Amino acid sequence: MNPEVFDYEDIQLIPNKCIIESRSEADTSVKFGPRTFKIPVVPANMETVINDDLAVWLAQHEYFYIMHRFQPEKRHDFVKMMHGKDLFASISVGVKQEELDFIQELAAANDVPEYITIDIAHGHSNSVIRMIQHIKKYLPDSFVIAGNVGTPEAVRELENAGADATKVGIGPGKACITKLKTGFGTGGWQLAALRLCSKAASKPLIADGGIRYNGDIAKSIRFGATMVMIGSLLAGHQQSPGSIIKIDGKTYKQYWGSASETQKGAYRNVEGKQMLVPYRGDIADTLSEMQQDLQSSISYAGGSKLMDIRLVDYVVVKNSVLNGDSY
Ligand SMILES: NC(=O)C1=CN([C@@H]2O[C@H](COP(=O)(O)OP(=O)(O)OC[C@H]3O[C@@H](n4cnc5c(N)ncnc54)[C@H](OP(=O)(O)O)[C@@H]3O)[C@@H](O)[C@H]2O)C=CC1
Ligand SMILES: Nc1nc2c(ncn2[C@@H]2O[C@H](COP(=O)(O)O)[C@@H](O)[C@H]2O)c(=O)[nH]1
Repeated sequence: MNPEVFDYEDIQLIPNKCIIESRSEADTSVKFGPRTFKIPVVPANMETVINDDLAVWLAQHEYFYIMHRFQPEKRHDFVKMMHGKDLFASISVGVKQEELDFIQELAAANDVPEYITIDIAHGHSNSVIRMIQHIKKYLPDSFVIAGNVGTPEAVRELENAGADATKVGIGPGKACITKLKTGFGTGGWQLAALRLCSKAASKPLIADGGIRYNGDIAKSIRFGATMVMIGSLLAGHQQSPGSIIKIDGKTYKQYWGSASETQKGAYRNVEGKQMLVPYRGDIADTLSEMQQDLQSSISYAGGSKLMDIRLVDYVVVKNSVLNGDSY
């Protein structure tokens, strides 16, 4: 295997001597844009992962969130609703003319979201650069996340256009079929792509897609992410918007790609699929477990805070997780 090309399951981080007395001393918090959050995890901005109620709960409990863009007519009221509850507003936009108009509408009403994510499949494009510049002109106080990208050149270009953070991941997602349909992407080498992008980045990166175990969050931080976006692992909760489905006594929730036929309502430029994910109960428990596991990661790193994970060494062990461990 080319040592420069690897994915989450191929990497193990190497422990350093522990300097804390208890994992509870390890600080998992992360500053991202104008705010600090409990853990470097954000549920994916997908219709089966996030909705208004969950966004409110996450913001109230110091977790980052990004509302999806698939009910465009509700977004302005969403911003007002969050601000009315004294919570931060974090929304997604596309790049078409009506989205440019929407930014001007928010600016005219002085409803300024704290975070705006430009969310399209191929983010290394003039349409995204135009949108970044448009947001910076009309809503200069919003923190702009642009994506998705998969190359250092793209990170550099979007940062130069004014993006405050970029989102890395073309096709590593669980509901994704981009690699199969187009032959392109970072599917199968997402972690290595993140590493390459981080060498070019001068602003924060979000690692997006391909997280299958909690340990993958620490690996993302090691290879340059400041925040980690997670879809399928966070789609199976009581609070998740997808419907509950029972098959042979087992409980699942629906999860579909944002470029799936289900989402689009038509079979055109489809690059995603619909699937079921196991039901996992209360999202609060899953997020707490992620925090505890990250605290352990920090202790194995020989540190006391999240970014100490950046300093550890690693080995490439092909198929180590798949060969040995499952739970
Ligand atoms: N992270 C990932 O790997 C992927 C994520 N997605 C998700 O699916 C959702 C829909 O994405 P998307 O289809 O981009 O959104 P849209 O359908 O809103 O497309 C955004 C704009 O970009 C254009 N566009 C889209 N893809 C390309 C391309 N490959 N080349 C040139 N122009 C393009 C579209 O025009 P037109 O439709 O006419 O081409 C449209 O004007 C988003 O939430 C996105 O994040 C989708 C695929 C991959
Ligand atoms: N290629 C596609 N990617 C998609 C689609 N819908 C969402 N996504 C991406 O997946 C991640 C979540 O990945 P997961 O491994 O945690 O499940 C999400 O944030 C998007 O970037 C799609 O239809 N096609």
